[in-house]
Amino acid sequence: MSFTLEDLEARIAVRAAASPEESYTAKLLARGVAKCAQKLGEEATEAVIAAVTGDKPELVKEAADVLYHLTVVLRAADVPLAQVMAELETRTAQSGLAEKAARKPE
Ligand SMILES: N=c1c2ncn([C@@H]3O[C@H](COP(=O)(O)OP(=O)(O)OP(=O)(O)O)[C@@H](O)[C@H]3O)c2ncn1[C@@H]1O[C@H](COP(=O)(O)O)[C@@H](O)[C@H]1O
Repeated sequence: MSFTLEDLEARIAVRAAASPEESYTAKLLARGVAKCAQKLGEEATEAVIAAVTGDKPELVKEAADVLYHLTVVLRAADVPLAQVMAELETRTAQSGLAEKAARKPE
């Protein structure tokens, strides 16, 4: 399996140009960033429930929904996925605990 988040971003960009009658992505984007964000929140909650209940097959599906809807939100907000990946890359220089301490000094 070689499908990547970059592939998903590219597919969403293509489908964004389709008509809302034939594309769920285009229909969602036409409703604006707030609606896209609401859907992301719903799918995130469903992923949390699947994780907490230990339902692995359901978690796989809900995690896919989360990644899809997050990528749609990034497009609606005009934030390239590359910026998110670059932010993650900067964090590889230190541990998460060190990053948290630097962000929230107590
Ligand atoms: N990965 C996904 C994907 N994951 C989830 N979904 C859709 O997300 C929707 C969530 O359904 P809900 O009932 O929760 O939401 P809703 O119909 O918006 O209802 P409301 O909450 O708005 O009332 C479903 O209709 C799913 O089909 C997705 N739709 C599209 N993709 C990808 O996007 C590509 C392009 O899709 P189209 O834009 O439809 O061509 C597809 O080939 C996929 O690769």
